[in-house]
Amino acid sequence: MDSQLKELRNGAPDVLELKNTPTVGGGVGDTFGNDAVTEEQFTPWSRVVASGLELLRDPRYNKGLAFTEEERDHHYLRGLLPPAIISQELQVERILQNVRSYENPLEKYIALMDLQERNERLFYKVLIDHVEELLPVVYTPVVGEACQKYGNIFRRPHGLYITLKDRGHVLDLLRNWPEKNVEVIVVTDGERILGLGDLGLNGMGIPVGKLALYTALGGIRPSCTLPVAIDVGTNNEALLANPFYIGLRQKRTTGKEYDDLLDEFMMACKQAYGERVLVQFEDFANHNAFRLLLKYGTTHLTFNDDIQGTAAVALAGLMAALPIIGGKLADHKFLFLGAGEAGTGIAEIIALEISRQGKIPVEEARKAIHLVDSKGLVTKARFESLQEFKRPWAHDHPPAHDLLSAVKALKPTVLIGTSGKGGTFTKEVLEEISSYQNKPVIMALSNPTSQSECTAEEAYKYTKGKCVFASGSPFGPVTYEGKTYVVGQSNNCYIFPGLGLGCTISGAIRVHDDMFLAAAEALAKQINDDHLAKNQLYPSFDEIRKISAHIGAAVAAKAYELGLATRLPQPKDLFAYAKSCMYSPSYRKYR
Ligand SMILES: NC(=O)C1=CN([C@@H]2O[C@H](COP(=O)(O)OP(=O)(O)OC[C@H]3O[C@@H](n4cnc5c(N)ncnc54)[C@H](OP(=O)(O)O)[C@@H]3O)[C@@H](O)[C@H]2O)C=CC1
Ligand SMILES: CC(=O)C(=O)O
Ligand SMILES: [Mg+2]
Repeated sequence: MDSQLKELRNGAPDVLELKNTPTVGGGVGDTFGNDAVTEEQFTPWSRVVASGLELLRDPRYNKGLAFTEEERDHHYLRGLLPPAIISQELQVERILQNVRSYENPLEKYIALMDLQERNERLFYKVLIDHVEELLPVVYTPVVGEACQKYGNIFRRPHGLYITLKDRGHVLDLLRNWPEKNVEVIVVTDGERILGLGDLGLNGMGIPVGKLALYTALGGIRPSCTLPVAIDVGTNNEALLANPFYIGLRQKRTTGKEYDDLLDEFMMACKQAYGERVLVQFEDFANHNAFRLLLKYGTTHLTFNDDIQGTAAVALAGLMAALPIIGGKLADHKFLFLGAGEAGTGIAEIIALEISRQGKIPVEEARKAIHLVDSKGLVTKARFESLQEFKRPWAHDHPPAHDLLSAVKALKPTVLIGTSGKGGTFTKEVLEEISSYQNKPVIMALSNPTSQSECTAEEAYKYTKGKCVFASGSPFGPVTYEGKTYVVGQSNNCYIFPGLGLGCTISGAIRVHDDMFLAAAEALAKQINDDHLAKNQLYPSFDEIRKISAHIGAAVAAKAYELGLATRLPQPKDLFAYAKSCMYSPSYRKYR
């Protein structure tokens, strides 16, 4: 692979030549391997960006008080800054002090979003260096509250807004986006934001948050990311009545009008950014999510994070749990509360893995997996009325009208919550499962924290310390009868940044199910005896960039193996290569 391209990708070289002419910059040097840009155009290492006040106002290049004396001279900054020179490290400390001083989590979120708008490298340095502390602010749970109040806290637009009114002009909208070398898009239509329901255009907070993680956790350059919210209306009456709501004031459109807009968008993505732009579908309602995945999975580089990313992260946790709970996956019985995107997505990857390991048909493997939805246990008797994606799980079994009766009847060893309904793993359910199972796995995956099926403390308390617990939103450690357990966060954010990295470094043209299996295996391998001693099924986020590089390497290797990679030749050491391609947020020196 070309080292100059690699350097461009991770933001090197350290010395960047800024022209003194106060023009706002084209992004020639910001791409990586884009066919439209020749190598010659990359050299010499110079970019044309603003100087003076415009430089300070450009979040991509602004360094605040970190500009050196020389830079202040050369770039017309004299008088525009106070005399103190503060290093990036000290700036990080200052930001942290400020963020920590806010008691209200939403204020912390606003402060970080403001920073992203003001000084992008500082934002990413703060986030990367303090990921464990700040992830809950830019991501679940606080991003959930931010979405609920998005209009009320609105300051500046983030991302690209595409509405029903833009039909026929979607490509023009993409062309209005200032970056031309987009590699990863996260798109939502806002209909199922976390477990908070239809939040309409307020859902933009999710693509913005997810893409911040693509950069911070997965090393994708910020300029190569594009958050998109598609506005087809909302059925959320409270939002429609809210004067500060930012979206169209109409009920959701469905049918042909909806499909045409989505079609136009998907086509425009390819036209604007080429075959290799990765489009991640996020927080669509399940009546659209599955069919859109089916429709575009074979024509675009795309995946559904809630179905597939979640599946991979849950499988990784289960693989990691086996040394504690004993046996192979095939020796366990799985029960889900929630038979939607996350539930059936996880169920299917478990079945695929059991089928692969045991060399048995996937239909056979599915028999150990049962799901409960809002109407009770999914059974054969309900087959005709079931949505397509639930049908593979309609087993021949007597009805069970609620979770407790299903647990009593089926005696699962693994209980997974993907219902979006908080408090549904009740004391009775948890006591029941621990009455016959010595080490039950309890995964309460619904987000945000308010929707978690139970808290970590409840899980350990009601199972009398027997369970192995993981959750979708973060919980602190729990001490039960003198033993402290660390709660792993079973969240797709362990997977998608590395998956994106793997796709971009290999130039993948399709996302294949086997890439998720590879990602899950790579993640599970990060768990060691120290983690297991604390029931910790997922590694600490402090190690996430290294983990993302491992996942990226595994995904890229799979892409090469399947003939889906287009960046040739394949690098010899994919892990080293993935690491070397990751964006670094350190300031560069300006000549
Ligand atoms: N940890 C992670 O990484 C992820 C977590 N999630 C979380 O999972 C949750 C669900 O998401 P998703 O699967 O996409 O949503 P869906 O809407 O696709 O599925 C929700 C499922 O839960 C069922 N359900 C709802 N209420 C109840 C209830 N009271 N009792 C039993 N079942 C119920 C629904 O039943 P019915 O079909 O009958 O309506 C449906 O089957 C959300 O909170 C989301 O935040 C999602 C993705 C990733
Ligand atoms: C994590 C995630 O994608 C969700 O809760 O929807
Ligand atoms: Mg989601």
